[in-house]
Amino acid sequence: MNELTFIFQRFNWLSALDLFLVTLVFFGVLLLVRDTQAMVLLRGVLLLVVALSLLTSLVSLPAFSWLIQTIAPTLVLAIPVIFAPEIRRGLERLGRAGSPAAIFWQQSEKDVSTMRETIQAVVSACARLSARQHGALIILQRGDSLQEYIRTGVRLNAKVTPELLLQIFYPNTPLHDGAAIIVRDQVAAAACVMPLSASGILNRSPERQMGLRHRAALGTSEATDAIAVVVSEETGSISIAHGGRMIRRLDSERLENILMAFYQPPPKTSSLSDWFRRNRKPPAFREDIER
Ligand SMILES: Nc1ncnc2c1ncn2[C@@H]1O[C@H](COP(=O)(O)OP(=O)(O)OP(=O)(O)O)[C@@H](O)[C@H]1O
Repeated sequence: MNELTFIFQRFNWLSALDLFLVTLVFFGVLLLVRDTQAMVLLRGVLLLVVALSLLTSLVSLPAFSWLIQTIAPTLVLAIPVIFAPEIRRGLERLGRAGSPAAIFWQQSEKDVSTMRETIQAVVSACARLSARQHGALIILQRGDSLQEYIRTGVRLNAKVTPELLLQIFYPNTPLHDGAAIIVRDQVAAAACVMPLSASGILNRSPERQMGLRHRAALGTSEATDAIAVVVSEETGSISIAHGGRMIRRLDSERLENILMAFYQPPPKTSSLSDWFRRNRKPPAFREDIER
């Protein structure tokens, strides 16, 4: 009790700032690893640390305590190595967050109606690609700039139409391999190489039939805030990936509903709670996610 009173007596605005910064760091780390495999690892590490601390403080085990104290600094060094992919992705996202595309993204009603037209073209193309069993990977840029991936493909800068997408993904044509990247109402580039997912989600899928196209869709959704739409060449089924999650076997109506949900007009006010609401997955996305 005395210690508590002592602490509160010394508490000033600098202590509050100190606590706020520490909380901010923890909040940032948790936000980065949220919904990733690192979260499971982090939970395991925390459990281990708590168990070991209890064991060494409750029971007198000098040799074991010495061993833990010697190993602990090494473990701290191991963290950046273990979490390297998450840290890299987090820093990439942080870097992209400052880009003009992220700041001015989908600000007006006009943009929303442009996106609606684009979405209808994508949905119509996917329905036809699916019926023909032509494989396709379509990436829709949102806030994060996809320039680094656009550079890996063939520049098109052509208005999105179902016919153009059907032509791009026509088998054995020069542009069919890789992804088509859509920026607003334009196909910015085709035959783009996207990042592959490193997570084990696809290996754990019931069919285990998904290969590189789906892995690239998931990888893109992990590394950026873009939406990836995949049409399977083998089955013709349509899937969508966002935020490291994938929903599969979509029909045209559901695909359109989900895509539209991502392009609702932004709220007029901008508070912290609005930010959380905007970054939450839309309801349709929560029901049948593959994890
Ligand atoms: N890194 C990548 N970025 C973009 N597209 C890629 C990438 N890697 C592979 N692809 C595309 O995926 C195709 C191979 O797909 P694969 O058959 O391995 O995937 P899949 O997920 O099983 O899809 P499908 O069900 O259509 O067969 C390649 O021909 C290429 O077009």
